[in-house]
Amino acid sequence: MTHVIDGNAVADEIRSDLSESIDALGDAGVEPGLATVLMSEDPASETYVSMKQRDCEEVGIDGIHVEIDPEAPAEELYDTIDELNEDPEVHGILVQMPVPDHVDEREVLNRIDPVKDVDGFHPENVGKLVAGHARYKPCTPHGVQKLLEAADVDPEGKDVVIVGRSNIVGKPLANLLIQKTDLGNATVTVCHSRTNDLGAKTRNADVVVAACGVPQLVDGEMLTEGTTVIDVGVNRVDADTDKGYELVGDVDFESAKEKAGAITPVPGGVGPMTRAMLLYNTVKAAGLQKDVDVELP
Ligand SMILES: Nc1nc2c(c(=O)[nH]1)N[C@@H](CN(C=O)c1ccc(C(=O)N[C@@H](CCC(=O)O)C(=O)O)cc1)CN2
Repeated sequence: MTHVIDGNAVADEIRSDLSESIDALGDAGVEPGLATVLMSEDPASETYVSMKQRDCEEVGIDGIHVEIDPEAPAEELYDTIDELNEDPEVHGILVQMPVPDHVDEREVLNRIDPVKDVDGFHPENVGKLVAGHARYKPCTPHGVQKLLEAADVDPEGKDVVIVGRSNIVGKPLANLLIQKTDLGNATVTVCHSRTNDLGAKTRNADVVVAACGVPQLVDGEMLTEGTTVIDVGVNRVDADTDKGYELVGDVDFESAKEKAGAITPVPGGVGPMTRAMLLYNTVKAAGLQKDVDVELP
């Protein structure tokens, strides 16, 4: 029987453990604060940010939300980041991606104080991660590691194929999985749109992580019996539903489930874990900035 990995349940457990860390911070007089910044009218981005704010409320993190008109000059976003960097009540800053075309994404990432960069996207944090001593693991890759752990899939010695080479998921996940640490020690192949014969690569994998943003690209024909399949994609495709769309992953769930040993669904797989690990990084950030030792799940 294929194990359908319940990301909502794993995320719930992490949130519940984090509540204890937040209580411990409270005993030391610290209330963790997370600022989310949205400069977009993209409905998916709006949904993610409001879910992140709701998560903060649920666990006792002080959530601050800033919205910037997507037509406003880029300087408005840069100035907002400068102000949040200076605010002692804000321990974590997240600028929801993507930002509008007229905004320089690299300037945004470089501008966030690296100690408040709970996405782990600042070059200083990327460097630390690649060197093997991450300050903040990026939320989605960290969430993928936690899902593997929850499914009892130890990456050590396994062949992992990651489909997608983004800065947010593919590249940091590959780096985490090759490290000489728990939930690492894997042999990783990173595939992308120019990879020849993708199916030949995925059929050789023990673990396939689909993170390419192409709806249902990976199907059962591309998998070997027993493979662990982690689907990072959350794509809105037109459908005859109340909302006018349905969510599908980068994996064709029905055919992949026939072959997989374990598989994450969409929704309810990696997405909730991305949000849970953001809370984790915010708690870690508050501890680091206020010099309080916090136990993390
Ligand atoms: N600054 C950042 N921007 C973005 C990141 C990021 O890590 N940092 N990642 C992606 C997507 N993302 C985060 O914002 C994200 C994706 C999905 C979910 C989620 O909870 N999905 C739910 C379904 C939600 C729905 O109903 O639409 C699920 O899969 O069950 C949360 C966050 C983009 N930008």
